[in-house]
Amino acid sequence: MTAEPITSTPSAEPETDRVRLQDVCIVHGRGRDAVVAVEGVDLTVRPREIVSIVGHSGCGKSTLLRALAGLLPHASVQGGLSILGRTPEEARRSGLLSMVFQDAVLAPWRTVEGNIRLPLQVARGRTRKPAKTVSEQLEVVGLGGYEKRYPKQLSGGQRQRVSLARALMMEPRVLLMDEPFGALDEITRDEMHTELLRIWGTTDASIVVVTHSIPEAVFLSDRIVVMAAHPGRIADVIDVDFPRPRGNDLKDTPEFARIAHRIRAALEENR
Ligand SMILES: Nc1ncnc2c1ncn2[C@@H]1O[C@H](COP(=O)(O)OP(=O)(O)OP(=O)(O)O)[C@@H](O)[C@H]1O
Repeated sequence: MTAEPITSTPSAEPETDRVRLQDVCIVHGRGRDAVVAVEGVDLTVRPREIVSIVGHSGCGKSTLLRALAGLLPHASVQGGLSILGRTPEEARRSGLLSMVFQDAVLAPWRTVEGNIRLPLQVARGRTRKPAKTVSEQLEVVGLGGYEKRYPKQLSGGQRQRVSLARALMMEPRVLLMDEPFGALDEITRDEMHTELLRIWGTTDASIVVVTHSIPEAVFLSDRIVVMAAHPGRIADVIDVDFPRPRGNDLKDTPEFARIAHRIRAALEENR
């Protein structure tokens, strides 16, 4: 395989695409140990769109998300990959892109406020000044007054809210989420689904979310990307047209079940 550089064309990209993937191929390792994790992926994400990625274990979902976050070695990613016309690294450094992981990844010795401030301190003035204060951002995620608490004094759902507040601090235009509610119980998860949509409604962000939960994908998304494995590739893209705002009772409707069924069928076909 030839090692083509990652292409990026600053300022040439129209605002119609926040994320653009063109014929993306991602290889882990080298030589005889090389694993083609993702091959031939074309995908665009539009402004304020929520796109979910679902697929069997090992189909390359996290690999794709890590490439979008600029967390993979350059040499392992081939094809066109840009976030608002920039490389993922540039987008991340300038605060246009941020990420939420399955585990809230909070520093236990720092307060909630200290955790939210951490990325701003690491950036040390290289990014623009946040529009909201930490207290205002905590209000948005429903944790007003929690500034001085430590992570161990929070529930799992509250920790994920802090993680979300931290990710939203720079007002990113693209938010990447890797199984953000996977470690939560089902009741908290349901609550976080409506909360995420409420919070997202206060932002200008597009979201790309990797999930193992079919109902989560249907509830949150405008489009669902179903991936197949070996190598990881896009098997189907399903539009979800439910109007917003969406409430949890949507999950009990026949139309919701119909879309969930279509995802299951696509997963079964691409086992
Ligand atoms: N650092 C690595 N080195 C070598 N191979 C890797 C590495 N990371 C992932 N892989 C391989 O790449 C493929 C895709 O892995 P990836 O973690 O992206 O899948 P996934 O769809 O996110 O899986 P899961 O749903 O289980 O998290 C798998 O075959 C995996 O074994």
